[in-house]
Amino acid sequence: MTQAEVIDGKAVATSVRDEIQKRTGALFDSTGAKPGLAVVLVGEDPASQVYVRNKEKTASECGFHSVKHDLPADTPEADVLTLVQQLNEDPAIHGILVQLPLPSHIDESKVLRLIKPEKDVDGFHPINVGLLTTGERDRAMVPCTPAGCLVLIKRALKGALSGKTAVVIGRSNIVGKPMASLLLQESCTVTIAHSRTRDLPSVVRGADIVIAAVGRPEMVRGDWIKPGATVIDVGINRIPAPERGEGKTRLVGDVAYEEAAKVAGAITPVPGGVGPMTIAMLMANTLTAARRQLHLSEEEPIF
Ligand SMILES: Nc1nc(=O)c2c([nH]1)NC[C@@H]1CN(c3ccc(C(=O)N[C@@H](CCC(=O)O)C(=O)O)cc3)C=[N+]21
Repeated sequence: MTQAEVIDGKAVATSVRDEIQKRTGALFDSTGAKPGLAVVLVGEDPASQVYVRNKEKTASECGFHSVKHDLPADTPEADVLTLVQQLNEDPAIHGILVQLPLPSHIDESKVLRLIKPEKDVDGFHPINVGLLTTGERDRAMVPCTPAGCLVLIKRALKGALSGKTAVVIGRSNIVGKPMASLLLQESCTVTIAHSRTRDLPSVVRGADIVIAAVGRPEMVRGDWIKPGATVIDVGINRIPAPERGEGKTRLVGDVAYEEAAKVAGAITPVPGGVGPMTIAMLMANTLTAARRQLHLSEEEPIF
């Protein structure tokens, strides 16, 4: 029985981070400027707090100026909008990330549309979505999770994406849709599948590249995978793990890993796959945003 190559997202993320740290040092030496990242968290969701802490930690490791705004869950929408306006006007801040999901009394799209597109390091502003879909990636901010997935796919396939069939499972604005745009740009033949897709297993069986981003634990089974396919698991699901003791949990992806690893050519683990790459790409976007706002030349893409 063959076993898939494990795509080590954590290791790739570390090398991306090292390169960003180097470039940030050079930027500071020549201009005295540091990329500035502001993260806004509304409410006390424990998972969000973990991610946000991780982003802050990585930002300081990269040598960035990093600020965090923790707001209570019942903060009025108007106050969040005012904070975003202030960050838009703050010359020390080059990237603004408003952690999603927001509490239900806040209109998410209203907040995201207020962020200046050049400071929108999440790539969620309609301007950036438009630039990505028209193929103007060099002027856009590309959403971090799909950008990180693309880096991992290119590594696994040694750049040979053109003409390959790709199935993206999930149609969110955060992952599914931008992932499909990026793969189309790389000349893949792209299918976007979702909860209404008929006979999903047979759709997935046709794919050279599978991106699972649905948020359903271990939904994609081993016998759905075409032998040798590249499997990218975006899901991060915390499920009960009674075998580890009462009340314990563990993280699983949207792919049944053990089964799929027996069939795939390459596969990302959870944790240690896409998650660390998301954070690394956020740092890359923040550095890019800072350079653009300082009217400096565009650097070579890191990967
Ligand atoms: N505006 C906004 N932008 C985001 O990019 C955004 C967001 N909101 N809301 C929540 C999701 C989720 N997300 C993750 C980032 C890193 C890991 C990560 O590093 N995960 C580790 C494990 C972490 C753990 O142990 O829980 C791993 O997969 O190895 C996970 C999830 C960013 N998100």
